[in-house]
Amino acid sequence: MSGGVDSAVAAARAVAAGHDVTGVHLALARNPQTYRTGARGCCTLEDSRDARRAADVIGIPFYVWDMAERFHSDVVDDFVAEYAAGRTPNPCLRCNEKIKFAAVLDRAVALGFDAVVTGHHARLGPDGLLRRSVDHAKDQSYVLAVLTRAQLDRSIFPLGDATKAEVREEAARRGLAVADKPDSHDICFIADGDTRGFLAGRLGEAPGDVVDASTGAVVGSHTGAYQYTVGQRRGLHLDRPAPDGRPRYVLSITPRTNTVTVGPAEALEVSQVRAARPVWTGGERPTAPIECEVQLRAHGDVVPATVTLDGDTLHAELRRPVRGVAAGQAIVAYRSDPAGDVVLGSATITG
Ligand SMILES: Nc1ncnc2c1ncn2[C@@H]1O[C@H](COP(=O)(O)OP(=O)(O)OP(=O)(O)O)[C@@H](O)[C@H]1O
Repeated sequence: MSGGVDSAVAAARAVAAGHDVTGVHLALARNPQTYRTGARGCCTLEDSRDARRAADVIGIPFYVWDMAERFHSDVVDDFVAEYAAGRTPNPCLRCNEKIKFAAVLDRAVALGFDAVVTGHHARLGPDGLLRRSVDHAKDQSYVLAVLTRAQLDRSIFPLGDATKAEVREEAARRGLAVADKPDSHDICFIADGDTRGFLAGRLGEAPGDVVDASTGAVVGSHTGAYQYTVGQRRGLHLDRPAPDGRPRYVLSITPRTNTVTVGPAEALEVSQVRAARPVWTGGERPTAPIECEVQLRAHGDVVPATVTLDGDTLHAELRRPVRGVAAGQAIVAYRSDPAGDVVLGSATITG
């Protein structure tokens, strides 16, 4: 229970479904006082208090589990290291993989519980397959697609058939004070959404060149290549306009030379994606190429593709080019039936 409305209603629904439920709030901040207040995150003392109040209203026991050290080593340090390596990680995905459905689930099972219930917007059918939420705008199947079958078998997502508006109405009906609490948007461990400032604090200044791919010329400077993401247009502060006068985008980040390479929009187009460490939950792991749909970042467009699994590598041949595919993000494959909502598997984009 994060202290937000989704997990409060998820807990209430799990009780209503007949489960024996215990509320757990994860203390993820090393020092919660330094996390922002304002009821948007998941880790302030205020959030912990909101979660406890919701558990009281629902009438379930409630505990706070301190997972701050695990969270920092597995999620926050990994986030920083990924940026330092020129990639763009998704920390929510990492948290699901390493904390919520790993460290938390392990501890829960050791204590005699059968499953972890969360307020994620996704569905798990009786067939054990992960599906998008009916509320596509709130769907979180992308950040859950890293979970293995064993993890999913011990997961319950009671909110997958509800829209966010319905969740809020239900919370109000159940007398939960968090009914109107604003959604969390940004990365929970970064105050005010200032990712650049956070990374600069962790990685320090590392000045280097910005190079134009079309001419090879140095067109600007940066104070840390980690402050850029493939596809980024804003904040490039180039010293001179491009020779063709057209806008420039970040094409690649090369930590070895500490260089950020920029170029025109069409140079961002990618038709082939390679990814590592595939996790396949949507049935048998395919031995031949399959036709499916892929999503290449959270809330990104869905593109038809041919996906091939080759040992520890996934190859995707996209039916139409996509711009701004960043290494470190997940490629998530969905079944290409009319609903297109069954997750087949995922892997981490390497190039
Ligand atoms: N600090 C936490 N302690 C316990 N569970 C958490 C915590 N943070 C997140 N979760 C669980 O993970 C789910 C998804 O987290 P996310 O940060 O996406 O929150 P959300 O969709 O805004 O949900 P909520 O409204 O419950 O905060 C939550 O619904 C909750 O079950």
